[in-house]
Amino acid sequence: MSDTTTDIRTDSLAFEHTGMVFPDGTEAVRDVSFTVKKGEFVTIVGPSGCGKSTLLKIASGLLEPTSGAVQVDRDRLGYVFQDATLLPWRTVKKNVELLAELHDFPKSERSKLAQEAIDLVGLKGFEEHYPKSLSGGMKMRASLARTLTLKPPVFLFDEPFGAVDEITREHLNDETQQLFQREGFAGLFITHSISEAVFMSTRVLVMSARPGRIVAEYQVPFDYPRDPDLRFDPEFARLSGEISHALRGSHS
Ligand SMILES: Nc1ncnc2c1ncn2[C@@H]1O[C@H](COP(=O)(O)OP(=O)(O)OP(=O)(O)O)[C@@H](O)[C@H]1O
Repeated sequence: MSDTTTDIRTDSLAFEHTGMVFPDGTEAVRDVSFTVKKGEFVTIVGPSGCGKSTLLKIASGLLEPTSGAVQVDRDRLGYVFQDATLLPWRTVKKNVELLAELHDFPKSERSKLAQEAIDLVGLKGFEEHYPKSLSGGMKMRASLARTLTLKPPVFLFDEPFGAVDEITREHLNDETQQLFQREGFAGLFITHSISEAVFMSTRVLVMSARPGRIVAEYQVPFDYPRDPDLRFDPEFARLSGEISHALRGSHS
């Protein structure tokens, strides 16, 4: 383990003056500090290439920060990507069991956890289907279910719903905020969609263009569970407008 990254027993995630300069000299993120506690769902929005994925990769241990530190328990860290990354030769049930299998959970427990997660994401009845027969939204649900089997205290989402149509995306947003409410994890979500950010989050962070820094922070005041019609609420529109304005300013 490096001296810049601490792997501790905690149900929160903390970036402490985290910076990343790649070996080719590209400075991706600079002096980023924020904490996501259990029961918080924090979303980062920012211009393309500002270092959002880099932050998640640092949190997960895929990348080592070149300055500052990250505090997180990596044993049961949840991580879903834009690509559902399902194995085409395994059924939905077997795909969902995969992480529990890699973590050496006993077979009967794996099966039980997978079935619970499949039910939670609304894929009941599709257990024996193969990925090729699933829609994009269903693949993402399977990917979410696979991560849910670990009951992760900290859950990272790297733009998971970017590749599905608008209506499916709204359904997945709705389901994700329900999962968040039920499971109570510390969530860190990345998106380019302000509406998605405001709908699901307790807090929205705006990053600047590269090198990415946190330039604005917004508390989202709405109670959970959030009704899909919240998107038409004047306060929702006002907050989205404010974030959009900050985001436009962050490009310079
Ligand atoms: N291994 C690497 N070596 C050099 N530069 C890199 C490497 N990985 C990423 N970068 C650069 O670091 C910057 C941040 O990349 P990152 O993928 O974190 O941005 P992002 O905000 O997630 O982008 P997007 O919104 O387009 O997905 C980009 O300029 C990218 O080209």
